[in-house]
Amino acid sequence: MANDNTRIGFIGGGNMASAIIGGLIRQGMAASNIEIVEPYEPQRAKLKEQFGITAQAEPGAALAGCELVVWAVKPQTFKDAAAQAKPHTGTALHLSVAAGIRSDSIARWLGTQRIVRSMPNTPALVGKGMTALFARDAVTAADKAQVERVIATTGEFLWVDEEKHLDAVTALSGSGPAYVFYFLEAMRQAGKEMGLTEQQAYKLAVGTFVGASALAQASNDPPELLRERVTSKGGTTYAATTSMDSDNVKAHFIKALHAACKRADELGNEFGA
Ligand SMILES: NC(=O)c1ccc[n+]([C@@H]2O[C@H](COP(=O)([O-])OP(=O)(O)OC[C@H]3O[C@@H](n4cnc5c(N)ncnc54)[C@H](O)[C@@H]3O)[C@@H](O)[C@H]2O)c1
Ligand code: PRO
Repeated sequence: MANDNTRIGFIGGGNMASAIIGGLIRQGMAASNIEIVEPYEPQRAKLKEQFGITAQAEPGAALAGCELVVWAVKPQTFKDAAAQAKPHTGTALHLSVAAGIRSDSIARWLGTQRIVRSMPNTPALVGKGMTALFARDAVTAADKAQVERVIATTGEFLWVDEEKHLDAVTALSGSGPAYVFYFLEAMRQAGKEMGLTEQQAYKLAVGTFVGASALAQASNDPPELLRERVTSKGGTTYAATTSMDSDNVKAHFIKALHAACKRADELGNEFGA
């Protein structure tokens, strides 16, 4: 983005907006090309401290100069935020990161078809995000390229052809970091119960996720085979995975992801009207 003079507006300056703004600034985008609308004063102070950007409490003329507007508000507040900002967004291309809220709703609220929906995740904060993108028909190849330049500053991305697949993405990689943290909590607790210090257990657990993920990413082998290579006949891994299988852990985990996917659909129904 270093030589790109695109002006980007953010509606909502919380966690997800900060992750994307951090990526843009790391890649050399001038903070002066970023406009943020953030009604919560302590959050505006944080944005000032973190990025040197003075966010606006409400949408105004500054937004009108933004070619791209990123919607980073909660699904519950999107409709109200859209009503406030619409008079100021001109002919911008719109990029939403909100869970569940369908592009039909956004198009109706903003009176434009130039909408890309996305589902990022919080590792975007450290440039290791995984984002899925969906574009409405009116979005051009140049629009898509512009969105890609922004999202690429936060990590990897892929496009999905059907908007409903974003609900599955939300369940898988959008919420996914929380599942990893959940397993980290469990591994830390187990380590402590077995006599390690909390620090030792946590370091071992995090390092194991980092290493196993890197191995999976570098390998062409499926996870079943990678797991088999860890599992000695009659050994410790076998004892652990047999215990998990007898408790149906995998089935319960898969059920949890279906619950998340269903909730994404419900959010679209509840807050997209
Ligand atoms: N946090 C995640 O892991 C994650 C991952 C993917 C997508 N998302 C999506 O990103 C969106 C934002 O989530 P977040 O975690 O950054 O939430 P957040 O609460 O950190 O940020 C939302 C911000 O919007 C501000 N806001 C409220 N009303 C507003 C208005 N009318 N105009 C402008 N700003 C307003 C809030 O003050 C808040 O700072 C959500 O829709 C969520 O579904 C979040
Ligand atoms: N955080 C949002 C939620 O929990 C969306 C994906 C991750 O709803």
